[in-house]
Amino acid sequence: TDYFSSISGLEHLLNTEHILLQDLSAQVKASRTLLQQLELELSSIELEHASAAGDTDNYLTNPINVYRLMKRLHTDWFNFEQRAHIVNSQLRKFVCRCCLIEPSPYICLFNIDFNITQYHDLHFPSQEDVDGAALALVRLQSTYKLDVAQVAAGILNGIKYGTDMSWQDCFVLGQQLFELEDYNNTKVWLRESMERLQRLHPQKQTTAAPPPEPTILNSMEMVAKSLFQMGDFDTAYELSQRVLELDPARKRNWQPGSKVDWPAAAQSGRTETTETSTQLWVEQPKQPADYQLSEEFAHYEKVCRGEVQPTPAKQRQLRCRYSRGTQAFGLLAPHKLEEYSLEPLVLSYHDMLPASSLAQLRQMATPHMKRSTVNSVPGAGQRQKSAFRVSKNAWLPYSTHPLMQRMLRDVGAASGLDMTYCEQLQVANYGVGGHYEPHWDFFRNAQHYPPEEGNRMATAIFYLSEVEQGGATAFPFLDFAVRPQQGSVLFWYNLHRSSDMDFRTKHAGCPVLKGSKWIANIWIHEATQTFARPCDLYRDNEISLEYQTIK
Ligand SMILES: O=C(O)CCC(=O)C(=O)O
Ligand SMILES: [Fe+2]
Repeated sequence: TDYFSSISGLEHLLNTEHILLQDLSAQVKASRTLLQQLELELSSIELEHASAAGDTDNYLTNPINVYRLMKRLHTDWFNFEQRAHIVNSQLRKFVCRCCLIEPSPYICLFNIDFNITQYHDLHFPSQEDVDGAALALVRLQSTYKLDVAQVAAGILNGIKYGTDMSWQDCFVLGQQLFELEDYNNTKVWLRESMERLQRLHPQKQTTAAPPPEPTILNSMEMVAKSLFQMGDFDTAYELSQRVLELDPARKRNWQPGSKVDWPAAAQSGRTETTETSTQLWVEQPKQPADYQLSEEFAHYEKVCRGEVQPTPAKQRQLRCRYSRGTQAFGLLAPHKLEEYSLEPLVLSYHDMLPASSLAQLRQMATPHMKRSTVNSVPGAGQRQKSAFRVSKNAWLPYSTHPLMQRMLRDVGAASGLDMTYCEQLQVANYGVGGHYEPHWDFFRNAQHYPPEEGNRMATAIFYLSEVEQGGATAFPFLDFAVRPQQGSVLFWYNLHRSSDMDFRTKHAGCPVLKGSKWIANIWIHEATQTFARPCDLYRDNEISLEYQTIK
């Protein structure tokens, strides 16, 4: 049929144009809204990225920034990409329709997908990374008793380090903690997210800020339902109210009579246990490991916060002095020694390495760093990653560099110990939130060390960096924590003179609140110390047995 020969057929053409116009203008409008939203979000990330690029070291040593960077690259970026694809395909639909009618020899621009895999050397954080960053943030929150509103505002212990977290950041963190079964922290972060949202949209549907994206509303609904099922009606109710304020049409998702009858149920009989909710109560929140709930752990956290000190009588006995050590070299260059405890002996030698050597050591270790491990089951001999110890480390043989030989020699000269049987130098780096929970350095199982070398008699920790906040080495049974001072060496005996384990030496690396902590450990074994630290004639270990509380 032709259209030019009569008027009647032309009406069909007009009608076709009408439908196409409607269709395309709807697509363009939808795409424009999406693009505007994307543009807005991208420009805020651009701002953040520019501030990070201006001072990378400072940016990456802030736990809030680290969490947000992980979230952006893990969660947000793929969300952006998906939305960019939607815009892309909406427009392509139109162009390709033309191509279908009349195949065109031109390459359609919209056919080129945005595909990140075309770039090389891109690194993306895994789910484990994002979870690790979230757990680090809540670890810091609980160890240093940080106020959530302050953390969300980028403030750590009164110092404002960075930009605020958005309500979505707080929400995603809350959602993540829910999935990690940390329900107490879920609650505080969801509440913070709602407060921030409230500030952004003070009343129902104010137009000041763009409405949230449907995917985040879906997540909010999902979390609200799960919270309801877990019995946290207050948070669930508040969250659902926020969803309804933002998008009243979602009321349809909450019709009475559905499997979980709410929010009516939440409003009226909050303590009522209907048949459905009783069934849903089966899933009990997991409790954190017993040790984290113990009094000992609470005390350790206090020591990390600097809230406890040794008794004045003990403090009066402590000295800062010059020590000549045991070798002639000490006469010319005595060591600056600071005592923290006499029984058991814990002390620092200051200024043992210049800043240039510290940087050199960090650099040498960096390519070899791997996630630190701990013994999975005592005695099993297997090692695995653990939330108990979050850091990376590298083992370096002393023969690698004269600098390491010098470290070995200097610790020997200062302490008077024989350095024949030392483990390789262990360089470790803790990122923000990184820590090492209270532990002993000696092996309790004799199978873990070669009999001819003996147990770990002494520990020497070189501090290879300062830490802006947190990251002290804490001795919870001795009531003090040592702040890392670069170039200093912290030294103590892990064993009594009788070779028995000294349980008072339990110690920990407190979580790093702001900064990056680098240390190098030398563990000195007991076999060749006969003359350097002779045994006592009697066993002197009874005094420390009572500290062997946690097996
Ligand atoms: O990081 C610290 O301060 C302590 C490290 C430690 O105890 C260890 O590596 O065994
Ligand atoms: Fe240790």
